[in-house]
Amino acid sequence: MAYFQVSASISFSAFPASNAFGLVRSLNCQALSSFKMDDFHLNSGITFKSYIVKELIGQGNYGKVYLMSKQENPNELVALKVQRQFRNPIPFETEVQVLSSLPESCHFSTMICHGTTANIYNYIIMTHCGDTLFKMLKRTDDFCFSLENTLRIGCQLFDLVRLFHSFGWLHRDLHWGNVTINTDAHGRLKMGMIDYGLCIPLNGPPIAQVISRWHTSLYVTLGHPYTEIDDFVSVVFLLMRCLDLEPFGRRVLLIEAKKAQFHSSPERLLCEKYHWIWKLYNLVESQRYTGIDINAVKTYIRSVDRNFDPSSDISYTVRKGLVVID
Ligand SMILES: Nc1ncnc2c1ncn2[C@@H]1O[C@H](COP(=O)(O)OP(=O)(O)OP(=O)(O)O)[C@@H](O)[C@H]1O
Repeated sequence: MAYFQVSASISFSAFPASNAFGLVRSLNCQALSSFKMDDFHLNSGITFKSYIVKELIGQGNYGKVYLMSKQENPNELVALKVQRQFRNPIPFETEVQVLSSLPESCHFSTMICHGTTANIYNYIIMTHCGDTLFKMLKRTDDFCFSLENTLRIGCQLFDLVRLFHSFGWLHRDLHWGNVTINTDAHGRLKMGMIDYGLCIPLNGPPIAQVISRWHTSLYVTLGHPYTEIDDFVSVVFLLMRCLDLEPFGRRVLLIEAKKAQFHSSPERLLCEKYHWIWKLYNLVESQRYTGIDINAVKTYIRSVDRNFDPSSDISYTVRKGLVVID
């Protein structure tokens, strides 16, 4: 237990070269490298920084994420992200900076506190932003949402990404584990986004870094500098996931070729009833050099099914205490 006592918390600002991480880097690297994330474990029920640990909700090379609740209010949830100091510190520093810059809302995680624990782990405690899109899809019977809800999610996501950009950041990693569904003060489902470690400033120097995953645009996959349009293209690809469509397949080597094929035509990749997604993609891509026109995008989304208003609330049922989107 004493092992997980929080050491004196440190403060630092992201990006400058000489920060707290710089000091840590100069420590005995040999000793630090022998610690692995597997060594870090918090049992549910224990107290960490006056929060009660509930469960592990995310784990990977990056570190671990735990769900915790406030001691005095078990319904108030927070997320604890822990990472070894010895790994590349930039995503952690970036996440601290972005979390600290965002206003409190159901759409974004915001900073509660950050520091070091057990001398070699950096941690951030941030507001919890709901369940991920992936988790929500897994709760459905057929791993997809209705067309209506997909269009509602689309409308919300275009607004959300534009809002995020207005705070001066490009996200660069909008996949279904980083887009969340949260509940607002009136009990309505609202889209959110988390994981700001790959963010870059919206108006910073162009950064061309090849990122080739299913949610990245063809342009980024080909190594072009990341722009606001690339976050919006990820939104279009996320809408495909909401309908259980995977037109680019899973084979990493083929994804680029399939995206190039999709870029020019939806034929053989999407059946006709889903051609609206390709048209939406085309509309977004046509704005690559002019800047996004959200109204035009939302007008198009509205035209896909004129029988309902996609700005209406996402519909859901509650099963065994869990929200399940229709
Ligand atoms: N603020 C939060 N609110 C709700 N869930 C969260 C939050 N932060 C993290 N999570 C959960 O933990 C998981 C991993 O967190 P996060 O995406 O930040 O880590 P990551 O390394 O940066 O992951 P990846 O590389 O897979 O994008 C998320 O998919 C989500 O389930």
